[in-house]
Amino acid sequence: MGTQNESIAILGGGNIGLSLAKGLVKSGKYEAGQIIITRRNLRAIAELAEEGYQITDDNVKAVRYASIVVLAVLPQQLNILLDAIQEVVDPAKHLLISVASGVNVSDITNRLGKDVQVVRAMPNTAIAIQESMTCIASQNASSENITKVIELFNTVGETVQIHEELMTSATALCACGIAFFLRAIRAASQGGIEIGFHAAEALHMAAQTAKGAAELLLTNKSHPENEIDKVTSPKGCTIAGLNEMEHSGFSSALIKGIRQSSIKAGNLYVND
Ligand SMILES: NC(=O)C1=CN([C@@H]2O[C@H](COP(=O)(O)OP(=O)(O)OC[C@H]3O[C@@H](n4cnc5c(N)ncnc54)[C@H](O)[C@@H]3O)[C@@H](O)[C@H]2O)C=CC1
Ligand SMILES: O=C(O)[C@@H]1CCC=N1
Repeated sequence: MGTQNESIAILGGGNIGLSLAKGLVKSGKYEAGQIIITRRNLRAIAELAEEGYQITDDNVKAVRYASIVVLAVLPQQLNILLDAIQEVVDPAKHLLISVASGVNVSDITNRLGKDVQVVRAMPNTAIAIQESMTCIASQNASSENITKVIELFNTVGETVQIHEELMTSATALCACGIAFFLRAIRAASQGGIEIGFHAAEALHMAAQTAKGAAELLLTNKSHPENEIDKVTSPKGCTIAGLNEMEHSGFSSALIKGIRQSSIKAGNLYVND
């Protein structure tokens, strides 16, 4: 693929930055040596150097080295980072990828004062095992560069291209969403413990069951209710359990949580 020989700088080696780096290398399409990761506290990522990644606390050096620059700091840390790299960002050389929630392409180009191409990407932490659902959007990037970013994130999961105004919604549904499903699995395992299983086996059974449910939808391209109809025997125990959950607000809680996350995602960045 086209990006294979390109160098990538990941500015902000935290949860998502490191997950991205590891996923790219695990995919076999990139070598650790092609990736330079920055973090203010270098000791926190020292072990990555032993795995062959380049590490530094110098964002300017990392930007100079790479052609693809991933902005992976918190929204509230972004302006300081952009100010630090402003001089060395070169629109003729660099393609910026921002994973920062709630930060528009125009926020970044305005802060830099440069018409550099920016593609926003909203992955989730399953990127570390190449199972991310990543949403991609841009206002100013060429279709060639958008394709380049889609190909990059296709190595670590699935991608969909969306309009930029839907990025906060994508954040809630997919990036935050992984936490929502994990909490649902944890709750299921707690129920499993109460009805007789040891904690570890209950968690394994719940996780594999959740994986099966997701795979049914993805493989059959079916609607959840179609699959649910196959489980709920008349007067059976599944419908009894499901209805009990709905009486307690199961669907409503998820819908309200996703809506709340989406509102919050839109308010994370303050352009001071
Ligand atoms: N955690 C997740 O699942 C997802 C996070 N995001 C977005 O990714 C971004 C990062 O989020 P997380 O990884 O969760 O946060 P994090 O706090 O784990 O990572 C941010 C890292 O950047 C480092 N950092 C801050 N300023 C820096 C600077 N000037 N130079 C170098 N390193 C610096 C911090 O020390 C930290 O290690 C956020 O904007 C978030 O909205 C997007 C999708 C999913
Ligand atoms: O919780 C957050 O703000 C970040 C963005 C999406 C996932 N984690």
